[in-house]
Amino acid sequence: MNPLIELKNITFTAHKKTILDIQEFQIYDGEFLGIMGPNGAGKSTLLKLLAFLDQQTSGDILFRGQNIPKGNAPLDLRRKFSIALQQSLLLDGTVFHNIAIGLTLRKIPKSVIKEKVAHWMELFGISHLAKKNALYLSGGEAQRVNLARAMIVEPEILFLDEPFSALDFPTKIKLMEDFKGIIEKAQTTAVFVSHDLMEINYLTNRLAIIVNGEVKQSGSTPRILEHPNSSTQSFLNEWKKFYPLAR
Ligand SMILES: Nc1ncnc2c1ncn2[C@@H]1O[C@H](COP(=O)(O)OP(=O)(O)OP(=O)(O)O)[C@@H](O)[C@H]1O
Repeated sequence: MNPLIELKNITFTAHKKTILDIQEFQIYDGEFLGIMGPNGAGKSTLLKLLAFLDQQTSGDILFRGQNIPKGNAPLDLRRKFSIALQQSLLLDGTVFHNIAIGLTLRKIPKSVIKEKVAHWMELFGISHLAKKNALYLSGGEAQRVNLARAMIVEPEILFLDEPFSALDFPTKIKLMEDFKGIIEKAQTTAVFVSHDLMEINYLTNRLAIIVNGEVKQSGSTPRILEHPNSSTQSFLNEWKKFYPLAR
């Protein structure tokens, strides 16, 4: 299988401290990749490098086999990506306007935008909110708008940095269920940073565990959770004490 994104000998250094040091890492078409690890391990930094939102100190990042010059990812490449963060960062305007924004920026005709926004609002169960100001939504509603806004541009990769972590349990479960169905149908490649083993176990099919800026283990999610290696077991076993590994 050819990788969509490939990292080769990547380091990221800040204030003389090495935050990431990754010799080889790949993201494959159609996978739902989880990135997990302790606080400060470098997960969000890795996500930012993969999405070309920040630049590596050294090493190469390839997109579909093509080396992307450091700090120079072209706009048409960055537009293949979407990102959804824990804070939904919605704009002061209607839900419709917020979801439409990526298409508006791409100068898509208004009639098409209307149709697509209606479609994605329906998928995320938020059609009734179309005219509501996005700043006055509940956390769960805001995250649905955030994810619909990210998905409407039909990204080649969707990057997710803890989008569910601030939600109460029932809201989280319902959104994750809906989201899983949506993303599986769309067959979008996703990279998902999370602290939460339940979220990772439910959503992802491959998992990378980062500790101290290094990928200490990667592979199929169930396999890693069942067989942590000597570098990841102390982190994963703490989680497993509290979370039964049933899908
Ligand atoms: N630009 C930067 N300048 C200085 N330090 C940075 C920079 N970016 C990240 N760091 C540091 O690098 C380390 C890794 O940060 P990062 O946010 O990637 O970790 P994380 O695994 O996502 O953490 P958390 O689980 O707490 O969100 C932290 O110690 C952070 O303070």
